[in-house]
Amino acid sequence: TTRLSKEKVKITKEQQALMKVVVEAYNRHQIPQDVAKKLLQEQYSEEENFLLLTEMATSQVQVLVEFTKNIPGFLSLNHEDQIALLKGSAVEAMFLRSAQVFSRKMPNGHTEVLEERIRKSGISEEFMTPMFNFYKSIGELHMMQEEQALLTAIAILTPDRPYVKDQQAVERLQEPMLDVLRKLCVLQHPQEPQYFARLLGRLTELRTLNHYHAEMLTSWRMNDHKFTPLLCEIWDVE
Ligand SMILES: C[C@]12CC[C@H]3[C@@H](CC=C4C=C(C(=O)O)CC[C@@]43C)[C@@H]1CC[C@@H]2C(=O)c1ccc(O)cc1
Repeated sequence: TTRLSKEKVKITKEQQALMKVVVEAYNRHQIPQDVAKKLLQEQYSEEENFLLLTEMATSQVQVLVEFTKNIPGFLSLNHEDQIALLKGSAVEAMFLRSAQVFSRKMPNGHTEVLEERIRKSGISEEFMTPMFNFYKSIGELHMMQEEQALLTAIAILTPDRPYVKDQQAVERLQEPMLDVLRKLCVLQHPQEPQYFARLLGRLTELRTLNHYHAEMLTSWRMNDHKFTPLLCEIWDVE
């Protein structure tokens, strides 16, 4: 018989407070409704789809910056390191976000329209498959919003991003997030002791998407697609 680990797991007061700040920040920053509404209105050319996704990506980067500024301790990091963390995690945060959007059935069929537009926006098949596989693997976890918010903060606070100077300082911020996420998983999924490990496994899968994403940007550029200044800055294109 499997012995259920009756490990006494308790989330402390300060861990509750940390989680509250991160979850509120995560929920507060959403892309503006008018952008989401365009998804349903604009016509379906490849060009139009790319422009819509570019607008959504640009808006999502702004949302990401606001969310990150609310992560306790982030603003006290070395400024260059703050930029290095944002640039290093932008793609992952976006794919986590879009995975959550796809796994939560969005109101009035946005999800289908969004998927349709992504599939017809000039992204090559070889990237489409891993992207939608990732969406499926996140969807199967049925993550709670607390887990989504913490996992996004943990991805942003990855110490070994390129050009991060003070990795220890980033580790000191990431560890408490990992601790509270681990406890949350034990408390919310007592029947699934491996749930926390599965969540972290998604972060590893996310990293592989970084590589595909760079290819995606290159192929768009080859077909003379234009990005916004903010996207050029965060992804060092053009
Ligand atoms: C990541 C992405 C841009 C951002 C989109 C995501 C699909 C769904 C989303 C849902 C959002 C919400 O409902 O809050 C916010 C925007 C995001 C997260 C797109 C899939 C591919 C695209 C992309 O990589 C891309 C990159 C550069 C571009 O110029 C255009 C697209």
